[in-house]
Amino acid sequence: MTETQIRPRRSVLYVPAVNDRALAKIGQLSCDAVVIDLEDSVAPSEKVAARQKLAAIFAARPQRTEMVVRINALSGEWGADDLAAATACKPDAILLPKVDTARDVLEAGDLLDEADEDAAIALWAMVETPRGLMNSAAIAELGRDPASRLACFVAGTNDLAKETGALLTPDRRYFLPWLMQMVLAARAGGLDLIDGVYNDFRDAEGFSRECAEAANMGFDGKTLIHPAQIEVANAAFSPSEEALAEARAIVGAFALAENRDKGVIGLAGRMVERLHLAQAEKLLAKAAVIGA
Ligand SMILES: CC(C)(COP(=O)(O)OP(=O)(O)OC[C@H]1O[C@@H](n2cnc3c(N)ncnc32)[C@H](O)[C@@H]1OP(=O)(O)O)[C@@H](O)C(=O)NCCC(=O)NCCSC(=O)C[C@H](O)C(=O)O
Ligand SMILES: [Mg+2]
Repeated sequence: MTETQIRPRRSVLYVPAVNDRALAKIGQLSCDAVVIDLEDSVAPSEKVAARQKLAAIFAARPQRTEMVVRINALSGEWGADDLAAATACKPDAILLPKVDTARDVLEAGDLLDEADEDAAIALWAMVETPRGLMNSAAIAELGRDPASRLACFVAGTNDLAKETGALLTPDRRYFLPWLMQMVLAARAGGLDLIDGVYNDFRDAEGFSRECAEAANMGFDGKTLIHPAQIEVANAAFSPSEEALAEARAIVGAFALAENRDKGVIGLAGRMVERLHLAQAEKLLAKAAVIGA
């Protein structure tokens, strides 16, 4: 993967479209992406007003932050109007909530194709319903066809807890198999994958632990609800100094004349193959983008 194809999504902050004080902060925040939320953080009585605010929000959008709009479900009374209003603002992506099947994504794509002919707007899908999780492999498969626009999965652990009855404990023990299922499906479809939110935003220690766990599980980043969570997420999903040093050593070792034609070498007592070289190069490219 080249540096131009890498888009860091370590910290993805939800901002309710109706919270003016929070919206005013977006430009000063160091999160990689912002999701302007029209869905669960907006009360039914405010849905129309929230949608009407999108144009002003995007008129003041910060250039370096990826800007996403989470619309209401297309099957409900607000979804289609949300999609039209969001499309007019030309966000980087539209986040679809409560995706149950691949058809849900295809329908959104069909609507987008009419208004966004150059396909500049990507689709992100929340995995947060039992059906969505069961169908996650088929949904992710769409990512292999660029025409589908699907670029990213976002875990919705609160809705999954609500829909399944499984308890969202601090160690997420009942959710770990489902989260790993999402990792597998997303990677099979070539999608990015963002972990769910950590509700207890004053618990910095617990949040830090959960970020480290998600990074180890293979997630690209975490969805956030509060600015205090941004720096922790950025650090947790950035390559560590140790990992960078190892990656440089692998690249350096394969660049040596005696190793140039080898498939496997020994390095500091460990077997290193060309697949590790590819991993190392990807990590260094990601670090370069983050550094920039
Ligand atoms: C959770 C909150 C309601 C807490 O808000 P508040 O009590 O105002 O917090 P603070 O006083 O600590 O705030 C300090 C300042 O930071 C600003 N702030 C707070 N949150 C945000 C934010 N998200 N983005 C930008 N700025 C923010 C406050 O305005 C304060 O500044 P000032 O006003 O100048 O003093 C609140 O944090 C919040 O609403 N968070 C987002 C909630 C949300 O979007 N929920 C929906 C997404 S999560 C979800 O749906 C999960 C998923 O679907 C699933 O199923 O799991
Ligand atoms: Mg949800």
